[in-house]
Amino acid sequence: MIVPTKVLFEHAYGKYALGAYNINNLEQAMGLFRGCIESQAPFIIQISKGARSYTDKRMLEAIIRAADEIFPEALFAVHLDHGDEQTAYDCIESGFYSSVMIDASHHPFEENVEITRRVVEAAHRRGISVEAELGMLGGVEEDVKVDEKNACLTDPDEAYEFVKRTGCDSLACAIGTSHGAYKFSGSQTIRFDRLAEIQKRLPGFPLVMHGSSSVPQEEVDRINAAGGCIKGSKGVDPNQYLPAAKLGVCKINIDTDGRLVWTRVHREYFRDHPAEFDLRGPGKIFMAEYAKFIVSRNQLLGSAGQLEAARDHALSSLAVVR
Ligand SMILES: O=C(CO)COP(=O)(O)O
Ligand SMILES: O=C[C@H](O)COP(=O)(O)O
Ligand SMILES: [Zn+2]
Ligand SMILES: [Zn+2]
Repeated sequence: MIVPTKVLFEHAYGKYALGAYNINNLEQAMGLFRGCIESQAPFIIQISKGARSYTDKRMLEAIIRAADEIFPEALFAVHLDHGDEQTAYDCIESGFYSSVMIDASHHPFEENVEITRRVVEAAHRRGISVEAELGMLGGVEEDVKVDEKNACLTDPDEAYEFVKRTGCDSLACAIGTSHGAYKFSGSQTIRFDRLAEIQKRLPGFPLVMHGSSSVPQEEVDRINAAGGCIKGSKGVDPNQYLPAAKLGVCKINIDTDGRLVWTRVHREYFRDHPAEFDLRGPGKIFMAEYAKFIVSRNQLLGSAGQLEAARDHALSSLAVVR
């Protein structure tokens, strides 16, 4: 059942985080649904702009609607990941999305406020919630001075002002992570000090952590042993997901790790079966391996085992709305 993102956040806040997993194709969708049912977890499906144009946005919508029928037990929200203004309006009008992200964080503060406020107005008219972003992810692995590095992190006072002025429903904060497989160097890690300050300014307000893949070393080693070349990569310690959730992070975005599972499965499969050319062979292994990965992540996020309680909460809050 597709539910509003807001009701999932209400249930999770301060206790656990929802895994927000990106999908591009049906194999990822099958692995994701299987893993979430097996671990009895509510979840969020994310669709990026790139995923919408990889085949056709209608193809992904049809895959998700079919998965909803195949897995009637599933409880999830559908979310636009890193939207621009036009894509956000398109998703809001479609009636399919539970929530959209407007990522105007690369604009100056005042412009970010204006753009986000316009999207919030359009979304709220249709009962859809909005994730916005403040601060700048990425760059932490580059050789920048401490001061410059700090300047990229979300400022807690600005976060407070931004949320009040835009009316957004959740906020993606820059707390040291970045997208992709190369997040940290040396002893760098999530900036829990900054996260705690943001939560103090915005108590009870849902925060979002992007760039949360853990880039498992074992996965990287297997890819490299099967002909890949992913060197010096480093991700987030997945044992830090739950401590982040306790500080108000309701949604933890994981995409890169799923791509690594796909790469490992396919590289190993074709290395070990050089005469094969049937896509269903590695496809089946990928779906099973991705489901296993999803189970492990939901356990670390604390969302595993929350399905029935989250469903009860969703049904009672939807009944109130009606
Ligand atoms: O933030 C993300 C999607 O919005 C994904 O982050 P990763 O690159 O760490 O998987
Ligand atoms: O944050 C980015 C996500 O990992 C989505 O990536 P993408 O834009 O390549 O689909
Ligand atoms: Zn951004
Ligand atoms: Zn992101």
